[in-house]
Amino acid sequence: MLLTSRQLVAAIKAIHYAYPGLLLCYFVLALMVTVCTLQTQRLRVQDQHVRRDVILGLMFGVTLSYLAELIVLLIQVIVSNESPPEDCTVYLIASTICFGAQCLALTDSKFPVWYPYYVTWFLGLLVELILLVIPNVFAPPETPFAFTNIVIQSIRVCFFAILPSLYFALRNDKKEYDNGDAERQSLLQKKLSGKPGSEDSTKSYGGTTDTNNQESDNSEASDAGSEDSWLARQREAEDKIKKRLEQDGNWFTYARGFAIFFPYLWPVHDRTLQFRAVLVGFCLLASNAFNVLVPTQMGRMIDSLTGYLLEEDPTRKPNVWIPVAVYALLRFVSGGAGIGWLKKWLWLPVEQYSYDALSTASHAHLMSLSSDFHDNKTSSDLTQAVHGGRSVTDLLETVCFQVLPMFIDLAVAFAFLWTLYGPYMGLLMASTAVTYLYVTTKLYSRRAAKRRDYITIYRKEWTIGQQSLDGWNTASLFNMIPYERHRYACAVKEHMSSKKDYEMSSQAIGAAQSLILSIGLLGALWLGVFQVVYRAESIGKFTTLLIYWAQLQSPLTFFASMYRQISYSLMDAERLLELFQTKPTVTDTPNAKALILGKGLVKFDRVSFAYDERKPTLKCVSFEVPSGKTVALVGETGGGKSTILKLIDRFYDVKSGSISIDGQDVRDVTLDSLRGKIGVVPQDPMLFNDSIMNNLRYARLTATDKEVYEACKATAIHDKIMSFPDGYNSKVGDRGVKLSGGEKQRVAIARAILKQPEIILLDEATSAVDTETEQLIQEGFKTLCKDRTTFIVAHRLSTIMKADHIIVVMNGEIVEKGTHDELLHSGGKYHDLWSKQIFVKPSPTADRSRSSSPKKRDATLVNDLTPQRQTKELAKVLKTIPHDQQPGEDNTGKKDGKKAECSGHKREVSLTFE
Ligand SMILES: Nc1ncnc2c1ncn2[C@@H]1O[C@H](COP(=O)(O)OP(=O)(O)OP(=O)(O)O)[C@@H](O)[C@H]1O
Repeated sequence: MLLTSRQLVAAIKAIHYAYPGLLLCYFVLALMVTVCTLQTQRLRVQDQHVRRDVILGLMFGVTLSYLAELIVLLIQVIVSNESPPEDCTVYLIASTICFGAQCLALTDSKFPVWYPYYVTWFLGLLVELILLVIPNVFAPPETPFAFTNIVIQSIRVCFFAILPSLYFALRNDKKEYDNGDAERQSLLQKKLSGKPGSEDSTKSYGGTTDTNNQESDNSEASDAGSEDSWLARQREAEDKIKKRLEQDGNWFTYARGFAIFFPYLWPVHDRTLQFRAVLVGFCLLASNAFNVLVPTQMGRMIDSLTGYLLEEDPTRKPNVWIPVAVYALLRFVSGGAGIGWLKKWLWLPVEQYSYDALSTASHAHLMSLSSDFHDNKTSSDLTQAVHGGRSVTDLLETVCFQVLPMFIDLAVAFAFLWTLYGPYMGLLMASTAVTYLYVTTKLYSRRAAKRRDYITIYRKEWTIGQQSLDGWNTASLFNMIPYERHRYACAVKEHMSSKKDYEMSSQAIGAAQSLILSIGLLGALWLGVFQVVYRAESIGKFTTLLIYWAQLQSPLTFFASMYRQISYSLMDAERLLELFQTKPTVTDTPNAKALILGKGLVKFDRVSFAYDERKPTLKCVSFEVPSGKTVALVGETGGGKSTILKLIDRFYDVKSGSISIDGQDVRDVTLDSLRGKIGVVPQDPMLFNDSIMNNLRYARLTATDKEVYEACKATAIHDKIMSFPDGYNSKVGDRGVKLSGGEKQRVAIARAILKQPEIILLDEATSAVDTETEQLIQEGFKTLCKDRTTFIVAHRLSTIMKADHIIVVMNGEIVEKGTHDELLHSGGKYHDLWSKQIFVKPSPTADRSRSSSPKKRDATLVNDLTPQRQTKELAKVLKTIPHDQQPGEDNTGKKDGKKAECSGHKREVSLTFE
């Protein structure tokens, strides 16, 4: 005989203790690996015909068999009045938990990865065969209980044998992947789950209540169009995470993508901060230790008190003060004034380092990105991306200070309870924690749709309320106040109803969590009382249990909020990552030199450019502007005039051809030197929400007050500013809203004058000022533009005429160039535009329409000539026109009498040419 019966019993005992634990550990680890490496996607091909339902049934049978054996054991204990063998009970309870967990995991995954399961089946088959055969051979069964156990064990062995055979029989590597697979469809609902048919509040402005005609496609499109911006951003971030996850193939590589943040999160160059971070790690471990020490000391204190009361001999009475003092000390050290404070004190500089490093880096990066990036982002997107830094540090803190300590606490609790109160208590605690975490995760994911609905509807109510208040004027004009009231009332009702649903589901989750914790506590109390009453354990030990158990609830309840917190932080981190990975398209070349400006000769050589590859904006544009001359760009709206200016300033790089200044390609000089020499007045200038003085000084921070005043006088705004109550200290409001369009433009021109640039780009710089003011500004321009190469995009005849050269831009091409007189005589497009302007009767509304924003004006040329000048110009034009097409006769030969009318007017003409 190889084994003695004692050795055999010891071996069986070891199997009883080790088997379920090992099985569970393997299963959990393997499952984690499959989830993290996204194997579900890849292995599904070969597993698509495996009958998950049948396998689930068999595994459920296995779980029931352990439970049945446990029940039989309990009956046996009750009948025989003997205490149950501990190893056997542990084996049965732990196995039930282990296979129960597998059943739950299988129920949850529609397309599981099977190897975590079938390895446990093989192991189960082996161990169960050993447990069935060897003990029964050495000690043949005698009692009915033993026979029942053999039957149950045999059934279980059969299940274990069928499970892998079934799986491998159904598995087929040759089958093709089914593309119609439901799981390949988008995880995110296409449609926002707004309540169909919910009253008027869901309608957009101008919508009708008639839903019969609406095609489902249309409604989907409109739903997508009206998707709340916040939810849309969430969805985009989720999509990005999903996409990157699929590209990377697993969570580990995905997480490695965030390595870019490492130098910002970890103080790589600061040893003191690193040391502090390491000490924080020790503090966390100490906190975990205190979580055990404090309740244990409480138990000792109670025991010393009970000992003191029970001990009759005064000389042998225990000292009750020492345990109390130790307890008080432990409470102090473990509390907010002890380790909590120390942890915060140590961590704060590290935290500030990361916030500082991430925020400044993301802001600097954003500022370094080019126009193409900034054109496509809203300001809220940008601000959010910068503040993503906060989320990344939050994410790190959540993981390091909450998630990891929580798992350490749970592991310590399991070991602590097992050693102090026996395996049942450890298993009870583990099953309570696992059930709690599982149920919470499930219920939260089920509630996610309700939450999304609730947020959508809540924000819809807010938007409707806001829009109706903003649009009060329009609503009053159209007598729609009752309609708006009704619309808002419906939105509030809808909000309340969805809030009720959402809150009830939150309550249900809270109730389920509290039920699980209460049941766990009940079990712990029962076991504790049992030990005190039947095993003569001390009251102190029972107290320790009570306190420790209560303490365990807080990491568990924290878990509920952790998931959402982490997923939000992850989304922000994803946005920040995207930002960091975006590279500027316009940068200095490695050999870039500073621009050396001579006289400022600007040359466009076959320049082509497109904002969008599909639609060319400039096509082979070539021209040369001699040094110190002024060139006016005219032409139809959207023709590409402003784009030409943006290319000179290198807001974008040309797609082909080149732009040079004094023979130096703008791409070969440093951006800094280029932009330092160019002064721009854009179409719609932006002012900072600061004083006028600070806005003006933005061009040259060292400018004196006198220089600022001179610049403002040159643009005829000085007196106006002085008439404001706070003069130059008046705040201009957000983006300069407190100034009129004309005032804003004049401040912007003064700002450009103050910069004293060598090359000047004026993009409709005076479009929003009246004719008289424009005349005054022109005087200012004389000083600004004298001997400087100047580009002017303008619509006013007077401005264009003063230019040395005129370039006519149509549909991204230069159709004509030359001086005013040359172009008039050539009889081309410029002549056409010009003659139409001169002959047309002024529109009485021209003045009014022009005085608003430059964007609202839709004229190619604006006639602002004085009557005398106009008569002179008219004479010039008439010379170039054949007699039969002269004004007084239109093209069809009819007399229209415009000639007589046009010479006498002084007002401007607003007209769009076909
Ligand atoms: N940032 C941008 N992204 C994409 N397309 C743009 C961008 N800016 C301008 N465009 C497009 O490029 C074309 C030329 O625009 P540009 O502003 O140069 O015209 P413009 O001649 O200055 O017109 P206007 O006289 O109305 O200011 C237009 O069709 C416009 O829609």
